[in-house]
Amino acid sequence: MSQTYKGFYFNVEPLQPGTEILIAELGEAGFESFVETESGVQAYIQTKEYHEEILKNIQILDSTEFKITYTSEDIEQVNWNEEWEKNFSPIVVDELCQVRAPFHPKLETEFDIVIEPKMSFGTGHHATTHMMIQHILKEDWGNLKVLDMGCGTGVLAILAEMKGAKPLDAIDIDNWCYLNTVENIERNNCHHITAYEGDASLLNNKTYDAIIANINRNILLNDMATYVNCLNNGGKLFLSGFYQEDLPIIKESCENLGLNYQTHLVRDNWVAVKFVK
Ligand SMILES: C[S@@+](CC[C@H](N)C(=O)[O-])C[C@H]1O[C@@H](n2cnc3c(N)ncnc32)[C@H](O)[C@@H]1O
Repeated sequence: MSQTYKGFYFNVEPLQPGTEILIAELGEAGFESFVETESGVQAYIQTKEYHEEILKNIQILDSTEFKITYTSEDIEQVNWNEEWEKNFSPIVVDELCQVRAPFHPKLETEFDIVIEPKMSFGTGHHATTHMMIQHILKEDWGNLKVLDMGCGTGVLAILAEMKGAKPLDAIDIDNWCYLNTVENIERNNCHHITAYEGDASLLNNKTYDAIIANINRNILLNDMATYVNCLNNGGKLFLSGFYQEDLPIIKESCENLGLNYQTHLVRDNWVAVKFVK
């Protein structure tokens, strides 16, 4: 990567949901890479995308609910691998599935997923990814046709394929995530996943036996009818990316579309829920 960047180092109090909101707003404004830290987040934007006004439109910076301070610097070249080596430790979910970077030694687990995350979401560290991995580990995936919507690094589709699902589509709206998923599919010797860059508008005429979508409350609510429309009768829908207080509205939306609630997991106030059509 040879572009020059501006790096912003934000301190956020209270850390959550402040950091979450800040990342969402910065992402909308054109910041493309984020590294969460103990005190907030480091956010990077290409110098050519940056202009003086950009932070004036970030509403959370003016909010009285949060105290956010920052410093910034120009960066000639960001070595993402070095950033990740500093910030990414391998994780093991339920002693069954490890998610690690290529530079981590392999541990003994049934499923071994190697992810070069670069700046895509999906290393297993986030509570939502962790819980979606837990759901996938518990299910039977033999020959199920699967959609991983908002695939990030592709980690969930990769695990579903390892558990026997095929064929699989992995879709992400973000170009970086799409490219990263393509790389990770190959890195994990997956042969049944096709990655696409895009959103729910790609789903016309598609059908699936299971859909996995770890995105966020608003996008899930907005695209729910499209997801449900693609789901075969008896099909499974796994959703995450929202907080416990949003579970009722997600449930209502799914039940109105004819789905039956099955079960949900909670971690750090995040939820991952399963429905069946
Ligand atoms: C919370 S991350 C989840 C990544 C990965 N599936 C995981 O579980 O770790 C959400 C992903 O959804 C993508 N996304 C956001 N809006 C989307 C949309 N409307 N359609 C498809 N993907 C979207 C983001 O780019 C991001 O990679």
